[in-house]
Amino acid sequence: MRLPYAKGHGTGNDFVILDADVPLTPELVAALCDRHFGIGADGVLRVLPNTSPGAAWFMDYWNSDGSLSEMCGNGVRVFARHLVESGRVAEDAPIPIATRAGLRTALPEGPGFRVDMGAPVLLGTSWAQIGDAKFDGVGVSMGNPHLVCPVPTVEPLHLWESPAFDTDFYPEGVNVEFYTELEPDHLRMRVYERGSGETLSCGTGTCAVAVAYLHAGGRTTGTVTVDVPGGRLVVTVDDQTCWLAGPAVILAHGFVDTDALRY
Ligand SMILES: N[C@H](CCC[C@H](N)C(=O)O)C(=O)O
Repeated sequence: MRLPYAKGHGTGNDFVILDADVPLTPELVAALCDRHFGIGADGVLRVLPNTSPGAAWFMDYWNSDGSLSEMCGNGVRVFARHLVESGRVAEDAPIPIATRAGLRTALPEGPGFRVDMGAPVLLGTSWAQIGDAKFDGVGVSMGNPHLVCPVPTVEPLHLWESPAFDTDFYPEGVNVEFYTELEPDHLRMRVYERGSGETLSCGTGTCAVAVAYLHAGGRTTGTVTVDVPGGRLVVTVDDQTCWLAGPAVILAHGFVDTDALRY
């Protein structure tokens, strides 16, 4: 099948964007995301008409291993950019987007968007382990699960495989973030994403890190700049919700022959 697609990213977290209501399977998604035998991406964003009130479009997000997730913070900005560039929505108005985690709204801001990511939920304390090193962390839900671990420095962490974690605490798996404070309200973060492995950026993860960082300092609101390997995101937590601001780029458009993929 000859399938039109677009390719985009938000701070290096990259996505294949599918317009057609093509029947997706975990195997097809993984083949599309394969960086050698496919197009290559951290995930797939499929544009679907939304059937419930509040938004015209639904963001059908898949991780690169073919698993589904409730939400994708970098993906929702790229999705909004694609809706604008494909003429589906106006470019200077708020863009409501339906997701598995509920409605999200993207506001155009500079070269990207500022997204209302919904209210974070603190889940309590848990742990992650890499080799012999065990890390205490704070659980945060952004609609998807996160474990946020403060560390003295993020550089030496070996993130080529999933950190071990408490599967009773996270029965659906977890995105594990490690962060260090560079200066007050300015952090550096790396992430091992559920379903995608280490990525250059994780939007929901930066929100979770900002919430956990503020909480560790006895604060429930604030603005935190988070440097990720793929760029910079800014998270603002207020009394009602969490805002994520960052870039969104559509790099290319093309066609993929799904019969030529390996799956
Ligand atoms: N891997 C995540 C979904 C993508 C999150 C990330 N790419 C973002 O920008 O929020 C999960 O399984 O919950």
